[in-house]
Amino acid sequence: MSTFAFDSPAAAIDACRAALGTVGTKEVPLAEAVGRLLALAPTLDRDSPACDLSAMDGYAVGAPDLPSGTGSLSVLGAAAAGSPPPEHVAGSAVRIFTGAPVPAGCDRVIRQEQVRREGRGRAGTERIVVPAGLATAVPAGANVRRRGENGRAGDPIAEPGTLVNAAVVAAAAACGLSTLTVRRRVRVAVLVTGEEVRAAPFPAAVPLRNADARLPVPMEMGSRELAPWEVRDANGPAVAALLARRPYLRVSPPAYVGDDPTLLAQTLAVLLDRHDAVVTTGGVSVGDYDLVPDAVRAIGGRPLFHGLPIRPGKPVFAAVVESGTGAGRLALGLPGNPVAALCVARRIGIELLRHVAGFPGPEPTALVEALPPDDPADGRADGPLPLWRFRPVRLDVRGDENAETAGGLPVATAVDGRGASDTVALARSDGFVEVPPGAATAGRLPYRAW
Ligand SMILES: Nc1nc2c(c(=O)[nH]1)N[C@H]1C(S)=C(S)[C@@H](COP(=O)(O)OP(=O)(O)OC[C@H]3O[C@@H](n4cnc5c(N)ncnc54)[C@H](O)[C@@H]3O)O[C@H]1N2
Ligand code: MOO
Repeated sequence: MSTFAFDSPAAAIDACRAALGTVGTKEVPLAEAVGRLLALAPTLDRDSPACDLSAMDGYAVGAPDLPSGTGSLSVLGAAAAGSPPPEHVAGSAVRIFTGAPVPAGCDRVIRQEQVRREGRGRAGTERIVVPAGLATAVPAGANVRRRGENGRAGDPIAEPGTLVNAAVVAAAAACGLSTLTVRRRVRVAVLVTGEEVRAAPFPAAVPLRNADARLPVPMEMGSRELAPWEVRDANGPAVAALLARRPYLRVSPPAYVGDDPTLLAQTLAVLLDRHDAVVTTGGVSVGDYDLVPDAVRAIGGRPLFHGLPIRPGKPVFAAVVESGTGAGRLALGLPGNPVAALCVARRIGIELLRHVAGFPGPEPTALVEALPPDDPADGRADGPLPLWRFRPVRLDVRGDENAETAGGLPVATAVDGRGASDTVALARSDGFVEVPPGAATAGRLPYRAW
């Protein structure tokens, strides 16, 4: 792995996009559509608003009702939100409230603060005194939400490809829609490899193992005492947690397999049969038990890359496995070291799965001002490298005055740790910055949260 198929994570991601399929569409309830991509444009079922409505509490009048100088008007009738408009008597004003329909013959609403009110509460005797110049101050259309001013019946409220958020839900609900047609979620399996890895108590993992008789029973799980040379699974829960934050992914509970090549290939085949992507952890380096790339090849996978100039995560492996429908499914092999697994899942896994979900581009990143560690235990780790480096950082968003630099960027302080297997240091980080080859690990850098 001294030479790499791609010279940056971004180039590798771009090349993989072309090889991978994207998911189809599904009609789902509004709440389930949030965070996913709209596939069909929802349209207005009627004009918005559906009739002229008052935007203020006050008095509805027509131009001929207004006196030319100071004068008074009797108030006859009231328009309330949710009721049909009352009749307007020429030469008078109609009491009106925000959201109420504007009566025929009225074309503007005087805010109640603009007039003096007399005889309130005595039916038929209420009057308003209007100051001179009010006709100019309250022109035709003032404080009226015109029928159809937001859009006409049949107009789209959002284009296909829009990310559904609370704002789109507001518009859809206002159109009487209880469902939206969105891209269906990408089904992702997480497969943890390694004979030494024991599943931490993760109750959801057990039903998966039992649910499908075709899945080999890979290894003992449970909470028996660990031998010192055994490790608890950090990667399965961590990768699942990272992916599960994306509403466009449906992540199955982690599955487990040891270091048997046949069992590994069988498990991969079963998982890829039922998922759009499988993300494995461990077994991608050059050791005798690093079996993932060969197992993926054995089930017909076509490698996209094996190894990238990144640290941590250099041994990462990606392949496309053609499905019966011709859509290329993703097999992404994350390295076993937990910091590497999480960094690569975040930097490369999310982007590839986003593509499969139908997103046209990468997840937006924020720039931060990165600082060296507060108390570097191992300064050597931070010298320039001929690789892209993912440097875990703690983000200073805790509200103290120094949290922003003169440049206005949030400050991120590098977390010192012992490298790719140090989950203790990892727990002190909020995300990582991406440092280009040869660059210093401090300064203005793109940041990605876990
Ligand atoms: N001769 C070479 N050796 C290694 C190289 C190399 O280029 N040449 N690369 C190193 C790098 S960088 C990494 S990263 C690791 C990745 O190797 P694998 O993906 O094959 O991972 P494993 O060997 O299976 O495990 C590595 C390490 O991580 C622990 N591990 C594995 N899975 C888990 C888990 N689910 N939870 C917690 N910890 C886990 C495992 O016990 C090992 O200690 O390879 C280097 N070697
Ligand atoms: O990618 Mo490895 O995690 O650099 O040790």
